[in-house]
Amino acid sequence: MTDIQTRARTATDWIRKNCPSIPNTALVLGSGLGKWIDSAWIQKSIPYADIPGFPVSTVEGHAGALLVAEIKGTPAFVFSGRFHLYEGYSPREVTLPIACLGLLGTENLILTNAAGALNPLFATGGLMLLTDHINMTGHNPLTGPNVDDWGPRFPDMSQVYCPALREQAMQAAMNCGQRLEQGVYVAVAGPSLETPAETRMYRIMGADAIGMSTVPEAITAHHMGLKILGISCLTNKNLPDCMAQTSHAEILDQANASSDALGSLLSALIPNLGGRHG
Ligand SMILES: O=P(O)(O)O[C@H]1O[C@H](CO)[C@@H](O)[C@H]1O
Ligand SMILES: Nc1nc2[nH]cnc2c(=O)[nH]1
Repeated sequence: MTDIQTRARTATDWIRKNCPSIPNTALVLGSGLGKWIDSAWIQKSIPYADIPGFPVSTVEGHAGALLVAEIKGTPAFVFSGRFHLYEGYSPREVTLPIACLGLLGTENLILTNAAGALNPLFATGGLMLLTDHINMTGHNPLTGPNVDDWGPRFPDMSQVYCPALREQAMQAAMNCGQRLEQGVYVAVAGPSLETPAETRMYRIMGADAIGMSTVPEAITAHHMGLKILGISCLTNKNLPDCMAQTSHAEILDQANASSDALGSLLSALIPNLGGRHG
């Protein structure tokens, strides 16, 4: 067994023992995107530090706790805080919580993030459904010996973001009267933000939004057969010819301001995804 397999198994066994049930749906909250979660929905909040084998969150806006919650009556794991490559974690460590979900048998995974808008038609504060991604992190969480029990050596990537879930998300947005853009997310390693020349390049490559997360998680989840939905909250415009300065504080402020819109969408969507797993 590889070290990461051992850590994932230890964490998974601990979660099984310490959670009342294993929900069918899990949600990863991006930077500053947790405000909409009603505290009355939270049955249990488990600091990552309590879960053996788990890394700890080091970025502001990522609380670092696993919430066992019921969102409008539907059980869900909520990862309030994620891990990023720029924190110094290995690609496997960054995606360790996702590997745990695969081992637990959770079926649906919703990945959210704060991202810069590369598409000039997309407004700051808007939400974008991921149709696809470009991995520019220079890393892949599947590097190293393949864990055959988790998935194939060469996973197909022709359809990472589940069309049926995307359809349900578009329907939920329509029901809420919300605009939901659709586009390609490019992941970079960070932590420095982009120069105008880099931004121009990523746009020419076909990306609509840019951030420093989500893609390693999506690769690990897809490898293990989870159904994935990705949603970006567009916190800033990242346009080469009129690039404004931005900071993590501004990104967090905008994510906070858009959190209610994300919450309305997810509260409408999650109850339609199915209930308890076991
Ligand atoms: O992708 P999430 O975790 O939402 O965070 C985004 O916000 C941070 C930059 O402010 C980066 O980590 C970027 O990826
Ligand atoms: N790389 C990157 N990450 C972000 N996260 C939120 N906005 C941005 C951005 O403009 N660039």
